[in-house]
Amino acid sequence: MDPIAPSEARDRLRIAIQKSGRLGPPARALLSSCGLAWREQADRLFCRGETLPVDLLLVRDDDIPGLLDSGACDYGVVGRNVLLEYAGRRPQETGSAAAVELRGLGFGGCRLDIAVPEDWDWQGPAQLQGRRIATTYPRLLDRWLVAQGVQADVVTLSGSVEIAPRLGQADAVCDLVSSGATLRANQLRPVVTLLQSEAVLAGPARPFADARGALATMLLRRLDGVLKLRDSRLLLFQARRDAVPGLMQLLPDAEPPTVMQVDGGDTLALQALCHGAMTWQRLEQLRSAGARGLLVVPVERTLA
Ligand SMILES: Nc1ncnc2c1ncn2[C@@H]1O[C@H](COP(=O)(O)OP(=O)(O)OP(=O)(O)O)[C@@H](O)[C@H]1O
Ligand SMILES: O=P(O)(O)OC[C@H]1O[C@H](OP(=O)(O)OP(=O)(O)O)[C@H](O)[C@@H]1O
Ligand SMILES: [Mg+2]
Repeated sequence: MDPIAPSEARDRLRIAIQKSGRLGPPARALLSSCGLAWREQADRLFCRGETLPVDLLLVRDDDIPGLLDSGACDYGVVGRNVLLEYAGRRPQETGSAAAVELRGLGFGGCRLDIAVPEDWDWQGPAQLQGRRIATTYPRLLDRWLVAQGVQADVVTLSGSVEIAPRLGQADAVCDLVSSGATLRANQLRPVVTLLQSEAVLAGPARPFADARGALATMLLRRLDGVLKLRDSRLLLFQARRDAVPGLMQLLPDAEPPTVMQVDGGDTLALQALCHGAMTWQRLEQLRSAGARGLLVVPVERTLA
């Protein structure tokens, strides 16, 4: 069996992702698109990297910051909400290598909101003075209450927070919101956003001193390439020379284009890598401004 206990110097990287739940599948897909693959072992919580010495640890998301802190893993994919809640621990509770957010990953988007019963006439944070607020994020809530100068009772629950007011356990809640459906189903209304969250890559602020250093640099470079290209498309079109400045104004998210002359005449062929979504509406605008033969081509990989 592979040893998975942390050791001093290591030549393999270890990345923790959520075993199941929302963030597990997209985290795995993202890492796969960086060229990582693992030996799959049903029901095992440790997958050994096959293409590169980068292993996966499959865990509960709440455990990821602690695993990073203790050095049991090197990187983790976790919600910003979970990472910051952990970071709010008292200094003496944390280890020496507290992880920081290295990259926002663009999935798992949600907000941490205060929500109050729909029939409250919300006047502002002072209304929470002396009230009970149920949450899974007591440290983030505490920090916000202190900043607002409001004293309230924080009731910590590990889940199903939205039901607390109906059960008489709390007056308001502080919980994650995405579509808002759970709040509505419990006759609650969001009134303040404490945090905009998404899945992040968390890891050490300082580079690794051992063989993991080069590996980590390569992994981050690949990840940046994948993240940069996520919404990117190569746009090909032709246009008359005098229309090109106007067309480029419609493409503020484009890299400087490659421009070729067609048949030695006044028509140019352009290709530009665009980083924003290339919607039908944008294509219609470009056409109206003189672009012809518009072609949107997916791009797979880039390396800085
Ligand atoms: N409704 C939502 N929409 C989008 N993202 C969400 C939503 N709820 C939570 N998230 C994000 O996904 C993360 C994981 O949520 P999930 O519900 O899978 O966690 P969990 O139930 O705590 O799982 P685990 O079993 O690993 O402890 C959250 O910490 C948050 O960052
Ligand atoms: O705004 P919405 O789209 O309704 O999403 C918000 C809900 O999603 C999450 O719960 P989840 O469904 O993961 O249940 P859990 O907290 O029991 O894991 C979160 O804790 C909220 O309850
Ligand atoms: Mg969890």
